[in-house]
Amino acid sequence: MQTLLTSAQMRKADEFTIEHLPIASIDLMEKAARAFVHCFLRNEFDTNKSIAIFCGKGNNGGDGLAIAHLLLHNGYSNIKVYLVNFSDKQSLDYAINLQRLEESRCKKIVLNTAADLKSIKSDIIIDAILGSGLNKPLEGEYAVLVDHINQSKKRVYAVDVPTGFFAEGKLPKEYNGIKALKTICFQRPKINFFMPESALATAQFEVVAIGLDEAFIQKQTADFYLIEEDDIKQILQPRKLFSHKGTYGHALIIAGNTDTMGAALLSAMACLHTGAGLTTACIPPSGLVALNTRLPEVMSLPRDEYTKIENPEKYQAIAIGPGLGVSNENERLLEHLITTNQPLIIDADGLNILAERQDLLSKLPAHSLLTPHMKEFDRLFGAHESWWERLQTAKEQAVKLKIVIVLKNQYTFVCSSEGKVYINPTGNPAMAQGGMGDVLTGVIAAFLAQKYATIDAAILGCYVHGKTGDQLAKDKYVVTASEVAPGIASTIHELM
Ligand SMILES: NC(=O)C1=CN([C@@H]2O[C@H](COP(=O)(O)OP(=O)(O)OC[C@H]3O[C@@H](n4cnc5c(N)ncnc54)[C@H](OP(=O)(O)O)[C@@H]3O)[C@@H](O)[C@H]2O)[C@@H](O)CC1
Ligand SMILES: Nc1ncnc2c1ncn2[C@@H]1O[C@H](COP(=O)(O)OP(=O)(O)O)[C@@H](O)[C@H]1O
Repeated sequence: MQTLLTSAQMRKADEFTIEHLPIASIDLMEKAARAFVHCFLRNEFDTNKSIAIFCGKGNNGGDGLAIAHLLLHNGYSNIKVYLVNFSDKQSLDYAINLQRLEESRCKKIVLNTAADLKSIKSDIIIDAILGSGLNKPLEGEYAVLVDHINQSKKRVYAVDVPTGFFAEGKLPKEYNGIKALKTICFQRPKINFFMPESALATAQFEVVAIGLDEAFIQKQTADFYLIEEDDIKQILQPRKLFSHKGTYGHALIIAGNTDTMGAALLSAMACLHTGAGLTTACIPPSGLVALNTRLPEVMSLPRDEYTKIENPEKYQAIAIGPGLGVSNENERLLEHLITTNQPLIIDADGLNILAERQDLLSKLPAHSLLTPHMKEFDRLFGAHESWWERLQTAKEQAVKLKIVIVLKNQYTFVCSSEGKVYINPTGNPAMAQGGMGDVLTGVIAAFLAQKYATIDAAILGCYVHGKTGDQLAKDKYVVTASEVAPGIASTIHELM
């Protein structure tokens, strides 16, 4: 797992590195600039293009000056450096790099006000105005300048973080910062890059190492962790010699309704392909033919208004919700299951029922797992203005209710009952199609049936689900849930 630090913690890592490694602050800035340029040159390789670099007077601007120098050495000759002179203060390393640049062939233009900037003719813009030192929303000259840059519609590369974008914390409703094509950020992604609101600030981001002390960073107490493939490889267990179906648990998927039987099929299919020893689908009798035809390996438990799950303890995982429908009978069924104290995976209509029956929330068996998307989450826990606030609620509720909350999105947030948030990096917009969440529920149920801890089942489930979608999307515009479900087995196999 990569520990994700706040800007204040990153500053400490910066100081620690300078103090404990034989590297001076200005050399660290040089390394950062080199890392930026290395990445930039992989994206832009036509040295005939002209570049405008906007530099503030802090360390972000200092990076910009060093980048100008390095780009000159890499064959770019048409570089204009705009010195954004809206503040009296300047950082020491900025001053040193300005001195170094004095002797170079770069054209330097001082902007004392935003109006000093006429039209921007350069092909590419590098934004090094304000970085992680941002401490208030942009206003005045900064806001006007940034608006001018955005209006130019040029390709903008941001250094570390787009000017005006807060690296962490609640984002303002209206974003008035730089709209970058790409942000090349240092050592760790900013936590807010994982929030959907960041799409306004940067279309992509790439993280480059700049030589900060990794051991120090990893040791910091943090709330956010980025899941890496190595973590998955460590958690996954191979299937054992002499094992049999009983070794891998029995999963019960309570799902489907007359119009939404597909949800039950998708969930059960994903459960099969993720390796549960036995899978039973609890579906209305109208779905039995479809189930037997499509998924002959799956057993059925016909569901009617009197259904109670006898001996729930015989299942190692019980998932309820995909395509279930909201009705009094289903509400009774969910309530009954909750009172059996067996950990549950609750998705879709299971969550919608909970939203109507808030009294059940506090009764959820420990180690249960909720898998809401944004709307289901807000129905459960109230409307949220921003993803940062939504995530804070998810963290708090997971701790309070002693459960795991899987808050789904492009980057899914897995919130543990210990107050940690694990961010899943896999998945892509080709997966944005109905039924994808049903598959995830089946995948997580199968991992739980195989006796992985709840948090591990959630982390594994999100990762392999997204990774399967990523593999399929390599040569497809869209991938369907029916394709992802059977693809899970190959993904797990490749990871082992
Ligand atoms: N370890 C690392 O990660 C490394 C980081 N490095 C680089 O350093 C960058 C951080 O640099 P930094 O700390 O000097 O802050 P930076 O963003 O340049 O801001 C400067 C000043 O702007 C001001 N200000 C803030 N908000 C404002 C607003 N809305 N409107 C107007 N003014 C505003 C505020 O001044 P104040 O308001 O406090 O007077 C602030 O102090 C980082 O992004 C990366 O590029 C690398 O070089 C090496 C390793
Ligand atoms: N743009 C995307 N990038 C990554 N994953 C996505 C994207 N869109 C959807 N997904 C994944 O697909 C699933 C969708 O879940 P959900 O909205 O509950 O679907 P449904 O209810 O239709 O089954 C989630 O796991 C989500 O992370």
